Amino acid sequence: MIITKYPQKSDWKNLVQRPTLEKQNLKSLIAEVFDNVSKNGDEALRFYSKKFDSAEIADFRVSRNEIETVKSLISNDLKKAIQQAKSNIEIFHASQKEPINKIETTSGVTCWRESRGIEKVGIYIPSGTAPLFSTVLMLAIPAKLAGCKEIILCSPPNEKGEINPTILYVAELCGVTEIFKVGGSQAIAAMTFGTETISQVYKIFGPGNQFVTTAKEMATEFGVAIDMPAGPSEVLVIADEQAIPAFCAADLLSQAEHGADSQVVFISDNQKFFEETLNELKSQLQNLPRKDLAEKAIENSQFILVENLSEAFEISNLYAPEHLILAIENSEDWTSKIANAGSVFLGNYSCESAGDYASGTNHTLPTNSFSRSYSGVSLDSFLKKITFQNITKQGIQKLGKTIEIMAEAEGLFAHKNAVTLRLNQINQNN
Ligand SMILES: NC(=O)c1ccc[n+]([C@@H]2O[C@H](COP(=O)([O-])OP(=O)(O)OC[C@H]3O[C@@H](n4cnc5c(N)ncnc54)[C@H](O)[C@@H]3O)[C@@H](O)[C@H]2O)c1
Ligand SMILES: N[C@H](CO)Cc1c[nH]c[nH+]1
Ligand SMILES: [Zn+2]
Repeated sequence: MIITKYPQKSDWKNLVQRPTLEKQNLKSLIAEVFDNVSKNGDEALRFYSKKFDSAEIADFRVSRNEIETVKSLISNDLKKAIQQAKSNIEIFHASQKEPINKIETTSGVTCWRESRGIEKVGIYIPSGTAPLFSTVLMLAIPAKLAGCKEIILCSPPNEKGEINPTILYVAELCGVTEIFKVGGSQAIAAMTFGTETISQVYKIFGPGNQFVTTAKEMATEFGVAIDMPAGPSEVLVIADEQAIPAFCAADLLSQAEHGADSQVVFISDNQKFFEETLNELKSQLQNLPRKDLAEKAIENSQFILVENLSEAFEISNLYAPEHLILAIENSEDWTSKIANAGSVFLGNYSCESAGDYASGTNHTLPTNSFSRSYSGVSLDSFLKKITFQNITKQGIQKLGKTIEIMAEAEGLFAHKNAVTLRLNQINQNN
């Protein structure tokens, strides 16, 4: 737990560092996995599944029979909860559909965009320390709404070579087309190159640990797109004296429990409230089943007392958190101060877990300061926007001269000719 009281502005940059693994070692390990999978396909996947997941896998593909069997293993309460979350996520993501908007930029020149679902997508579902079946909802629902034809899912197997049953249940519920028992960087390599069993995809989605995130970054070097770097979870809480220490402590721990390399940041402008929250956090931590992981994450986490809320927002923007909680009075009035954040939770009752599971927003979000430049997953992430134009005879007459002048100025006479020939033909026929 790193506690800093009233830091100088010059020290702020030291407060916003993440506890990441040494990038060069990570990259060389992943480069080896990519090389092996690209050359040896399924055989390499078998080698890494044994090495990293202690799993012997004969067939990576989950069979229809395995999918049918899990239905009876899920309780009715869990099925109902999943149904409510699914409905909210569908409503929110369906609302992101854009109507086709035809715009006449010059009379006779009409431009518009149409969306097309990316045909083949791969979704990665983390399952190293916890089976994140909620991530299936977050990725498969927008993929389906976007009209993606092939949605393949990869998730790590346990030592018996099985995928968590709830992951399988949700995948089937949301229309995933194929499911494979493979995790970590080897899964990302498989979706990048394709193997005998696993199809190559056009874009890879999903969160994961630092191995998975580095592998996704490497996939882009081989022409496969990714959603964004969505690595170890983070939350930054800004709280004033009207916040509730127990709530803030619980929110901080909710992200700390994801993994030892998660990080949480707590910023307050009120000394008494600050101390109360630290005490509350220490006491709640003792009762968590994942205490060991959360404790390690808290060791690398920042607790900062500031002079005022304006400073809190400046530090938050510098940090660029995945999740930002504003436990402050009239929180909605402060949103214009936010420059960088993946997803924001306003007031004392918008707990971050709501966004993780069921409110409707997407939980696949940029970490490690990437919220400076990336958005979280949305319907758009699964779409390409194709532009169209329809230019009439009248339109090219109005625009032609401009194109000719610009093409000539760039020295591109074939471009100019494409207009001139048309203008000449129109003039001859008039
Ligand atoms: N940013 C987001 O949107 C978001 C959302 C959900 C979860 N997360 C994060 O996802 C992560 C999930 O991590 P996880 O580990 O539980 O599951 P995971 O599925 O991401 O990773 C598990 C896999 O990592 C590989 N692995 C483990 N140790 C390795 C090693 N030493 N060398 C090479 N490969 C190794 C194994 O193949 C294993 O199958 C957490 O950090 C969590 O915070 C982020
Ligand atoms: N908080 C994670 C995103 O960083 C998402 C998640 C899934 N399940 C629980 N939490
Ligand atoms: Zn979470």
